[in-house]
Amino acid sequence: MSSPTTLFQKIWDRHVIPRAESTHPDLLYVDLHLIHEVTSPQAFAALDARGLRVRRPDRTLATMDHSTPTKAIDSAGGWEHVSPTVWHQLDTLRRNCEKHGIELLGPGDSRRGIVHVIGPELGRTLPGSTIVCGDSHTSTHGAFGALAFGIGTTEVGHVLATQVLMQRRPRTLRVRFEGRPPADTSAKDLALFMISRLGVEGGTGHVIEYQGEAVRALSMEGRMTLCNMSIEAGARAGMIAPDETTFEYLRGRGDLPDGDAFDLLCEGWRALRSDPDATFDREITIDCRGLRPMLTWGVQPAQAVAVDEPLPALDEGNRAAYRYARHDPGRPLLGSSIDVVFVGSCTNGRLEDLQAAADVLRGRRVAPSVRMLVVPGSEAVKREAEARGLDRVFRAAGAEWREPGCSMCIAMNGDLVGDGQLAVSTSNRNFAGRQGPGSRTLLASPLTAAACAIAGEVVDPTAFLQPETVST
Ligand SMILES: CC(C)[C@H](C(=O)O)[C@@H](O)C(=O)O
Ligand code: SF4
Repeated sequence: MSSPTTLFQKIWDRHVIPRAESTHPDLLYVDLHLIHEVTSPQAFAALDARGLRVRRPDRTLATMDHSTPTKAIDSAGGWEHVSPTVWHQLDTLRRNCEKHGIELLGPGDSRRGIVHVIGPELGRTLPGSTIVCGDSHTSTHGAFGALAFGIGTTEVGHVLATQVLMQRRPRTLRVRFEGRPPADTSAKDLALFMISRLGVEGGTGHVIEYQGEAVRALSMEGRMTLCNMSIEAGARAGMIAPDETTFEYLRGRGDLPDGDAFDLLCEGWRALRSDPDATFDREITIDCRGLRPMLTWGVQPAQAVAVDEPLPALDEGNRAAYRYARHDPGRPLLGSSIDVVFVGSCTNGRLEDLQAAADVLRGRRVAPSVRMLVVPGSEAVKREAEARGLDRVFRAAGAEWREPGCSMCIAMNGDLVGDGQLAVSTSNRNFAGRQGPGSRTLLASPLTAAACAIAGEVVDPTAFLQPETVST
């Protein structure tokens, strides 16, 4: 009998290209290569310089997301009003895709969106596959039981030219989330709590597999949020074994077959799980029963506390973070007044996230001192949210409802938090100046973000849950 293997090993072994000499690193076949406007231009230029063609345009999919404006597109259906630099970046991607026959979801395309939101939506992110992108949050796709990770621009060039990638085999880390988390918490809180325990380098060199009752209970949206944040613990990737929740999400999407043919696919996907006796290089278990809504206070995602928990005492390790973040050591964040609330990004810009924020905002108003921006992760999310009337809830509450894109998560598209302002943001990074020069960020869940928007300060969102949102 063959020895027990982890989900990661199964996928890795199926994608390693056999070679006569067994010198490492391995050569890994890439099933899907996602590209966007920021990290692809130099890679295409390298191809051009050597007169190479893209090896598998049919396994490459491009979108525009990072630098695209989120104000309504102009009457011509384009983005002609963007700055010359942004226009050049977008136009370069358009020309590269045209030249190499790569499908591009550009301005006006009803399937466009943030690269990590569209892959799953279009049924391109599949269990058991290998997915890469010149973007660190590619780990998001691991929610489907795919091995998905970010690569550098040089590697983007390698994959474009060869469809394979040289990779050292990472180690494995199992994170078990035991018990059911409370109704005022979500996948974002699980992720922030885990990172606060692991540290921003705790997962370095590892692929995390998430297991446990709380993970099985998550929707695909929640699983994507959790896998998305894996990289913020330093991990190479995060993954979750596919199950009926995964299959139901995928049914009917994109070019996937239906009926018996789809069931047959699912049968194969059911084998994608770690064997019960498989060993991981490391393991941790997190009890979710006492989980509280989490917020970051510093300049790393690991600097996170429960909403009512006192911040850590000042020490050498956090002095720089305190100098930038300007919070009081030893006191909770509760009551800190905020200026901006951002709901969106590849972490929390999907329908379930917007629904959670809307459920809190329905019939209420955003505090007059707060600017709130709600940005759907894709055109599809925008359509579905509007079909549910969520845009009207946001607008009635005084929030801005925008076009899809990375928006305030990265502040390279015109949406930014002002100098010195404090934002509660559903994105994934809180580095100094991440959301704009001098901006300060508190990362949180959509529920917490919406509650803070109403209060104009950091609040415990529990009191803001409307009756219909309390799950039993
Ligand atoms: C632009 C890209 C290289 C970057 C990443 O890789 O993560 C961005 O998406 C981010 O979130 O900072
Ligand atoms: S939403 Fe933010 S984290 Fe996600 S891909 Fe865009 S910039 Fe990166």
